[in-house]
Amino acid sequence: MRKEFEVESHKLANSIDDARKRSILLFVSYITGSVMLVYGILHLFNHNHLLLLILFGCSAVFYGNVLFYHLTRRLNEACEFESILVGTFVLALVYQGGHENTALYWVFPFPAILFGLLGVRKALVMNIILLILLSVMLYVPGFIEAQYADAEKSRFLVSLSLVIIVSLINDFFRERSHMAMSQVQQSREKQANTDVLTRLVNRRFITVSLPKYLNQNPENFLPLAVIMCDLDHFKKLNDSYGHECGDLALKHVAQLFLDHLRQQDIACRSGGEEFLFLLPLCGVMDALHVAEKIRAALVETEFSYQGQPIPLTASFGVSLCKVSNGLDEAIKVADLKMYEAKQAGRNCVR
Ligand SMILES: Nc1nc2c(ncn2[C@@H]2O[C@H](COP(=O)(O)OP(=O)(O)OP(=O)(O)O)[C@@H](O)[C@H]2O)c(=O)[nH]1
Repeated sequence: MRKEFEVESHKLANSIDDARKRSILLFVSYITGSVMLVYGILHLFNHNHLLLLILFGCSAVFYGNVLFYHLTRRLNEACEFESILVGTFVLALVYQGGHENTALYWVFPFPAILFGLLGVRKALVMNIILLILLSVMLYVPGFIEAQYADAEKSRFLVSLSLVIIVSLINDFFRERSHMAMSQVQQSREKQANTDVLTRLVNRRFITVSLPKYLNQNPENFLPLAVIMCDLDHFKKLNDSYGHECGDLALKHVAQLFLDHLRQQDIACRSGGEEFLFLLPLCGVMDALHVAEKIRAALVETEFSYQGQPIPLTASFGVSLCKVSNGLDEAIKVADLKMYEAKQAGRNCVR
């Protein structure tokens, strides 16, 4: 379960990157789509049917891609398609020469757009492919319609290579610093939610982080079984064998709890010798069974300190959280049941 939460926090960090991709996708699509549309309208009456087809077709494809994104929310696919569209557009422009042979100028924003849409690795590959294609187009005689001067061609390719290298350095370090920040954030979040002694999650996780996940995806949790567990006569153990022995006992039981819970269950050290288990998608009967299994395992598994076996038992209270805002109440009920178990003589489940 904790792994899932880490993935969740990683996803959160990536959402900033997605927002950047989305902005570039929308900007490039709407600008290019609109420019093509306006050019198409301006050329509507000059009877060049092929030009009209290209202009309106281009506009429709750019708008179509952004529509695809709005309908499906598949950002990566839309960005990949967008980069192929823009690449084809740029190559076609260089082939034809553009207005007054100015096509080469329009290639310069392309590397930055690619890095924005695709991320470092894919964008680098695409940029290299573009550079090779442009070199072939410009230097193989008769390959393209437009004519460019030799000095113009070489200066263009050198400047474009520089733009690609600078964009690469810029994006590589931006991506690295973003990753480092997200790792720091993740590890801070993890530390704040972890009990230092047992390495189980702490009360903060239950009160601050879990309700967020519970509200976002109740179907992944509810019904959520709650088991409150309190070690019996722990003060006596501390008094008889010392605090260090008490700490080792807490670590021992924490491991035992993890061994007896499912991967998706949450084991929390909610206080000194008090633990809370949260079992997603689990009914009361199953939770009673799990609590009983852990109680028995605690009795059967030997804990020893300095070669001396020390018996450990615990009392358990079980309740069920059925609605996403019902966790506090369910914890209170489990606590009351656990006190009932204490009253009933300890080492039992209620
Ligand atoms: N070693 C150690 N002891 C702790 C820690 N946290 C709390 N305790 C001790 O746990 C004991 C809890 O005592 P009580 O609340 O009286 O409960 P109990 O002795 O277990 O009695 P019942 O719960 O009624 O069975 C106290 O002596 C605390 O000092 C810890 O991190 N390490």
